[in-house]
Amino acid sequence: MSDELSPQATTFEQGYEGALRPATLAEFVGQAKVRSQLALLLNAATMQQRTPDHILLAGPPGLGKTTLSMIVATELDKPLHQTSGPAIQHAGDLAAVLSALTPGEVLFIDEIHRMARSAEEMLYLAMEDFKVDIMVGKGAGATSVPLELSPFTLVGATTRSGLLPNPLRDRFGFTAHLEFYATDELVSVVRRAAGLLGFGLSEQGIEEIAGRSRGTPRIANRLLRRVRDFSLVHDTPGDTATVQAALALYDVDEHGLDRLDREVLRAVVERFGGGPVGLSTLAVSVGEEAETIEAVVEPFLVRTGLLTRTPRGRVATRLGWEHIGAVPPGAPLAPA
Ligand SMILES: Nc1ncnc2c1ncn2[C@@H]1O[C@H](COP(=O)(O)OP(=O)(O)OP(=O)(O)O)[C@@H](O)[C@H]1O
Repeated sequence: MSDELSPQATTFEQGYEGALRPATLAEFVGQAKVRSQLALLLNAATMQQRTPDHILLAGPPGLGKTTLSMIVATELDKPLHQTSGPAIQHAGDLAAVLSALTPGEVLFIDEIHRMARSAEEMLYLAMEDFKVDIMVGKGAGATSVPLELSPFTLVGATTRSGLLPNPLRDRFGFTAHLEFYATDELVSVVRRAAGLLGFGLSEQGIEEIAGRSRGTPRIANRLLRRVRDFSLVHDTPGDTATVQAALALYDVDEHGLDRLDREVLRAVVERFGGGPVGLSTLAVSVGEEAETIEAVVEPFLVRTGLLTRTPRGRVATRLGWEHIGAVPPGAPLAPA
């Protein structure tokens, strides 16, 4: 998968993504249902002067989970403490974070499904009763000392909600499932970001980027920056021609497919007669890890209707054949 189209943030991006993040629910584009549900939850809590229910944000990377956690803190006018599942390897790591929270603080745990089991159990009690039991001493003399915590709101984010144990999932009062964005929503994301970057981009140029962003704001913002750089270096206007030239340079086609996506589709059509073909055979034929194909390439090809998964293997759809310029079986031949 090319870096341009990966939904994960690069280390560089983690540092500066903040500049393009919407700060309030009103500025947050798309996810209309989640926005209204969250607004209701936060307003009700504010009116009753209590902390809102704990919030679980589930969905693929790059759709705005971190952004929403920041918005929750802003809307509640409370500080935000950010950490992540992999950073909590022992119950003690979590106890240190929880005991330092101030009243009403929002605690964001990204990739919450990757937290240590021992910490998970501590979190159950903390979420329910704002208490933890700290173990003091070792061996036969060890005793547990209860510690009262300030009331807080946990915002957990996960790309794999199926991996969360039920007792943890049940302790979130509200779960939001973030969906991939429609192209018109991404148009608003790109328009807003271009404005913030001070880059004059035509409406068609904006639509062209949105259509190639795989339903993901992080990818939309990244492609926008590539186009902005191209326009700057080549001194070209922010129009469709510049978008097309810039994204051709990065092998991103008009549907947001990159070189590997197209290679996979081409292999199914040209080497396996359109399928069905098994995952491992397909992986060997394009020289890529089966996991990468399954986790990154395939979901997008299936979502865009270019490929289907059947019990006997992967099959290219009619659209898939046409996308790489091949004639699907049974299609009338073009007149000579
Ligand atoms: N609804 C939105 N409107 C405008 N920009 C958005 C929106 N959602 C996300 N973004 C932008 O996309 C980028 C990625 O968002 P964010 O970091 O919140 O994603 P994430 O779901 O937390 O990803 P990950 O799971 O990888 O941490 C940010 O730069 C953010 O500004």
